[in-house]
Amino acid sequence: MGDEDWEAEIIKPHISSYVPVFEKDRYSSGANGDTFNRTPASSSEMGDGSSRRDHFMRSGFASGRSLGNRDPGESNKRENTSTVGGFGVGKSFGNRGFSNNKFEEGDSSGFWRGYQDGNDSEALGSSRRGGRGSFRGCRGGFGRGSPNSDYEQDEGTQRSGGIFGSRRSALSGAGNGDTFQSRSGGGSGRGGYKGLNEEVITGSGKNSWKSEAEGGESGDTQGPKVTYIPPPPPEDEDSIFAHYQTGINFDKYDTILVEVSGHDPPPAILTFEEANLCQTLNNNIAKAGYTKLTPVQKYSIPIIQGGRDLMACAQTGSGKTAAFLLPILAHMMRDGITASRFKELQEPECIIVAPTRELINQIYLEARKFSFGTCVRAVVTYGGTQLGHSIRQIVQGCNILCATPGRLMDVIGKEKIGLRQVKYLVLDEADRMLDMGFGPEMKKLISCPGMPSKEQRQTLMFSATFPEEIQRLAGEFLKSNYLFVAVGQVGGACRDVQQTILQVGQYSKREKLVEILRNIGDERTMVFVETKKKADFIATFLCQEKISTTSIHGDREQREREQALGDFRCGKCPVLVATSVAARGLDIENVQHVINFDLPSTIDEYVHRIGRTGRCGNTGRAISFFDLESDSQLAQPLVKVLSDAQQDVPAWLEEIAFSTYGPGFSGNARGNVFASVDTRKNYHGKSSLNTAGFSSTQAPNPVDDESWD
Ligand SMILES: Nc1ncnc2c1ncn2[C@@H]1O[C@H](COP(=O)(O)OP(=O)(O)OP(=O)(O)O)[C@@H](O)[C@H]1O
Repeated sequence: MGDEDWEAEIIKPHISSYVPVFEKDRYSSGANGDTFNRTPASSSEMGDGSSRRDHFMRSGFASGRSLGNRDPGESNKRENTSTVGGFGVGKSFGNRGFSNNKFEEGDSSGFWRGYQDGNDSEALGSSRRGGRGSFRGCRGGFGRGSPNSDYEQDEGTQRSGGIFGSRRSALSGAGNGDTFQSRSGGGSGRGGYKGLNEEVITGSGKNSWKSEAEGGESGDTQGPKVTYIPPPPPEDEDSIFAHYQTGINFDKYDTILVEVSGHDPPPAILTFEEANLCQTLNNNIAKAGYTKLTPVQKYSIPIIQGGRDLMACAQTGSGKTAAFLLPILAHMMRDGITASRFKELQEPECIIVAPTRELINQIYLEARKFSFGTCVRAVVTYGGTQLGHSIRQIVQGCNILCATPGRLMDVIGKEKIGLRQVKYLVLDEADRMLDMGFGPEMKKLISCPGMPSKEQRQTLMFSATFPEEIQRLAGEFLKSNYLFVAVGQVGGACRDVQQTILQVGQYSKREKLVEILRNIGDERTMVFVETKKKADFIATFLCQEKISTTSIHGDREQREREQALGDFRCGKCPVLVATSVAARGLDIENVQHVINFDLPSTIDEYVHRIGRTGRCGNTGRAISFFDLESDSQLAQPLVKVLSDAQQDVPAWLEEIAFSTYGPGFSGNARGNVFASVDTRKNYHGKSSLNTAGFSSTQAPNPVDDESWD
């Protein structure tokens, strides 16, 4: 197959209407079938659906030779002959890559090689459209608003009004085509705004995951109607407070060194009682199974309660969400904040942003849990869902708005959200929110009319990784005397994850993966790959190997993504193949293994990915395939992450690390190193202490802060 053929394939819209072998057809009987207008007769849906299926059949399973040799009319023929949701059923591909439910290695390797030959770029930007992706789609609420709302219509047709009418053009740059960088591209293509109601995307070399973050609409005029309304989350108390157990290493958190820098930090607290929270909140905390604070909570809660801005860095799975939610809610409850229904303009006291739909929804569920039984109301909104639905939720009362950036700007633009009352602005995964993908959107947010200045609001940033340059950018958002809390090594991996790096070449990866998964059995495993296309390919391959698998990535429909995560969570599909869209923040019980089928381009990304296991004191395992041909640039930071986390470092990896860059290499490529401390070098005072918590050293006068800005 020539590259051109492959390219011709790859730019086709919609590649991933993929339902694994062991899943039922969900299109016809989705949980939310009554609200999801997947009308087969609709030209956009039908056309899209058929081309996706066609495309998938061509690209995912066909031999290299056959790719790209179809005439466009074939998609219709195939639509007529293949059942919706039939992907992964071997028979569907009998005359392509599959025969009688078997994967034809010979043919597929042709494809595989073509795929690997520099053509696995996700250069799909221009052809993407909306309506994709969300986890569970759980929405809370006090019921639905009027179904006759103006906002029932396609989000794509609602763009003209509002104060951000020109947002897209301002941000779209050269369009989306340059935002999906090939793994081998190594470019620094700056992304544009991805499209309607979606987060900003960008690409930087192999770091094409940025485009994955939302998988969304392709523009005002191109995208089909976004009608998806996710089912509301369960309202019963047991479901709201469902949680998993802390692990055997939970108490070891106390031994981690914590460094607080900045002027005059308040002392850490040691217990929930010391936080002096109101009774309802304490009850909710108890019902959530929390009995003991994690280190990031011990330090962050009093800092936030003290009205200080905060940048907090703590390892994956160590309770950062509650670290910001609890003090914010405590404050709101103490002030007697009450949601006010049916106000056309809602003015939340707190805005929380996160980079992916799944993550923001998870944060919302946590906020709903901790505010249970109070008058404080949290609402979530994110792209790929019907804007009208979001607005109906918002107008019923909104004290805490959890949103992805693109959708947040939309609801502000629609003048449904006013910013004047904002006391708290929280950036979860803050390094991601400030990088060149989301940074412009965040800057817009803080300059929106009505948004209190940084002096007037409290800005809180949390992540497990904080590259130095991002810390510097953060200064624009934070008061100069913000505090920096570092729990353990900034950007370090969670020590409860046992990390293994295996040298595996491209062409041996699938075999190795199957071998590992067969040994693992039914234990929940996330398999990370670099591209959306490969996610589908590997997921289907595993299904053919009778390993029950599903997949999540930015090109899957939102309904499909929800279904995939649901099936993974409940164990129905114990293997989830994912792109980096699932790398950050997701807190899924019992994920015992993470496999990096492809290593990511940055070490930060690696840290987040493996952090999907080993959470909250539980142990986990991460196995990464290191391909000498493509992963050498990661050798040195990997060695550092492994040794910092007290993991075995393979001799061969050490050798590569030092032969590639030499011992003096300090790694100044973006993401290849992580900051070890607060980058405000002017601080002389710092504290290093363990989380049993004793007072920290005084920092110098905050005036010193100005000099690093
Ligand atoms: N004090 C606590 N006691 C018991 N469980 C806790 C406590 N704090 C948090 N948890 C639980 O630990 C899990 C991980 O928390 P959370 O998702 O907030 O981690 P995180 O630090 O934000 O991780 P990531 O960096 O991956 O986003 C969640 O299931 C949460 O409910």
